[in-house]
Amino acid sequence: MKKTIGFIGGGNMGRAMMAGLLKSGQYQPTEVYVFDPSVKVRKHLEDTLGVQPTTTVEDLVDNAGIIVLAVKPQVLNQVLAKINGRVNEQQLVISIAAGVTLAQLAAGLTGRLKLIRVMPNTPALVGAGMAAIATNENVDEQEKQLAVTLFSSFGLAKVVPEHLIDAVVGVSGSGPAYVYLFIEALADSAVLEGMPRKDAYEFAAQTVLGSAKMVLETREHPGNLKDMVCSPAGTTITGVRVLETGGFRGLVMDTVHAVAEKNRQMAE
Ligand SMILES: NC(=O)C1=CN([C@@H]2O[C@H](COP(=O)(O)OP(=O)(O)OC[C@H]3O[C@@H](n4cnc5c(N)ncnc54)[C@H](OP(=O)(O)O)[C@@H]3O)[C@@H](O)[C@H]2O)C=CC1
Ligand SMILES: O=C(O)[C@@H]1CCC=N1
Repeated sequence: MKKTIGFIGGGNMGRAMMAGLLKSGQYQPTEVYVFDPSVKVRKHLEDTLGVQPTTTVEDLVDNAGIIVLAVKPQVLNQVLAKINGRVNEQQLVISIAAGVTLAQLAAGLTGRLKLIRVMPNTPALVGAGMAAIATNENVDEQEKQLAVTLFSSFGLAKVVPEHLIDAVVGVSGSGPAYVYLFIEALADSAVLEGMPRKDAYEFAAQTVLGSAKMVLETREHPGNLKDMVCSPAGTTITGVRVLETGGFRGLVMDTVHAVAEKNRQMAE
């Protein structure tokens, strides 16, 4: 397989993955192709990342060893119809579309193609992404590892059975949006207490970053880490009570369930 990668769709996620990949040094800009219908988007990606824009999707397919479908689920069928018959059985086809199953990808493309379904997230842009990977039966162990290496270059990546992708969308695919809401709310609260806004975002974001690092690096149960912050009759437990009274944890669980359910519905 050629050591080149092509992105069909240069939007939020396509850009985040390209930037992450280049930052990791795993790919050089000359090895990364992008097709997006917007000339402006292509030019911007060429100017800012140095990647190679193609003027047609066909050109991209002919140049790339790995093809990443980074378009909205609503336009994916249109793209599959365009590339069908052109993709060969040596290339890897990776779709990141929410709610599109491996079976649906296979139905849109002829041949015993190597199909991979990935659910990444936008923190890939800063090398801190989380991606889940599921493959079809034509992808061998080495190719699976190649996908893991690729997505690990801008964060963590794990192979999962395909049915878990719904949970993954709920937790890490869509998750950054909930975390940004939380950071915004924390910062607004600090502003309400008199802190200058630009400092408030720093205090809030660094707290989320540090807390997440504690979970990942200490491997302690999050409940234990929470207990370490809560002094008896102290400030934190006073705040925890407010969150619990408001149903914070139940709300988060309902949120993730709604997103997973939406992902399942999109696949129907
Ligand atoms: N955003 C996220 O956090 C995540 C998104 N995803 C998945 O990634 C995919 C892309 O999402 P996102 O990057 O947010 O979406 P964007 O709309 O930001 O990016 C999609 C890009 O594809 C372009 N496009 C439209 N039609 C075509 C076409 N026929 N060929 C090539 N490119 C085309 C769009 O152009 P135009 O705008 O002009 O239509 C746009 O630039 C989705 O399937 C989504 O489910 C997965 C995980 C996380
Ligand atoms: O909102 C969406 O549908 C996409 C998939 C996961 C994150 N963004």
